Amino acid sequence: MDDGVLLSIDGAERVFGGGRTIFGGKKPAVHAVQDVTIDVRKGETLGIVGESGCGKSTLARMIVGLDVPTGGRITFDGRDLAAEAGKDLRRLSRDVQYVFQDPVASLNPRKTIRTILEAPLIHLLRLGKPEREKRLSELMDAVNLAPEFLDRYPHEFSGGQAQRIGIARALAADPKLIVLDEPVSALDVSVQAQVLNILDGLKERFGLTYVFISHDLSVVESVSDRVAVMYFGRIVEIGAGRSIFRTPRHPYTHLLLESAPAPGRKSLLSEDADTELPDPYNPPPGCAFYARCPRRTDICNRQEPPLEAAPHQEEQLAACFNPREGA
Ligand SMILES: Nc1ncnc2c1ncn2[C@@H]1O[C@H](COP(=O)(O)OP(=O)(O)OP(=O)(O)O)[C@@H](O)[C@H]1O
Repeated sequence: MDDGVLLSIDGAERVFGGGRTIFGGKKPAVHAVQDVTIDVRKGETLGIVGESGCGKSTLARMIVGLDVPTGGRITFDGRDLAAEAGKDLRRLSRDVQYVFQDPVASLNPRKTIRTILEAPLIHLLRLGKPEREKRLSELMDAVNLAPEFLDRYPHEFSGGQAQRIGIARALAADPKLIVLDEPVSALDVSVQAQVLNILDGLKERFGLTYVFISHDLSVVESVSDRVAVMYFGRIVEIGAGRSIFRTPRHPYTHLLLESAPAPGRKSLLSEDADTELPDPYNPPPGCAFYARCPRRTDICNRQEPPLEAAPHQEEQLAACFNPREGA
């Protein structure tokens, strides 16, 4: 596209449940994703952070077409994903791929790596045998695995190797965008850097665009050009990674950075953290962060704060009536 935008998320919403019971009562509804608007430019890495339950995976699933928004629109390269999901799934699956958090569980244990990697080459790219062989060795080379591994089964690999296979499978379809949902969270710290390095090299080599979801702020900081912070289904802050990490405007972003893990201290974002998110079936009025916010004022529990830039900070938007400015 001319404006360089590859993925455009425009007011996306996903409500689970709702509607009426057979007796006419209201079914409970959860707004997993609310009014999310983000443009992802070709070649950039957009990091998405937030606590467990904030809607990251739901948003990721909608971007790859595994789920459909109940409101708003998601367009990829100018094509509406909800419309594509119904008709041209093959094209969409080629262009947008997903890498899962649990590398071993995401690979079919009964299939060899060759069969796993060949599936997209056959079904999405429709390659003949000689071209497939060539592409298989390219893929193994791209993720730094020896070609002998092609005839092994997923359980024979370490977590880091399995994730490299997961990445090779995503790459096999020759995608433009890869959504990485906690791609290194299940790996030892020493292996994380290896996988992140490979991802970085692949992005350059294949001209990829990434949406990188993680609860690990240091990982997000190291890989992202821009970062979106989610809270309770909404984007509360979005901007260049360096601004978000150095001068967070939203009190929630600030809290996340302050609570980054240190010896003996658990991050708010760690998977087993005691989160204090509001009840999703009974959302509070106004700002969802109100109860935890050190900067709250009267307006905050009456009105939903809009996502806005400060003067001279056009690229860094925060949804807060009392943002930290020049912090
Ligand atoms: N299929 C579903 N039916 C009902 N509620 C759902 C469904 N999927 C997600 N939710 C709810 O939507 C909200 C967002 O969930 P989501 O899994 O997207 O969050 P997340 O940030 O990815 O969390 P995690 O990191 O734990 O996966 C949560 O309140 C969750 O309980």
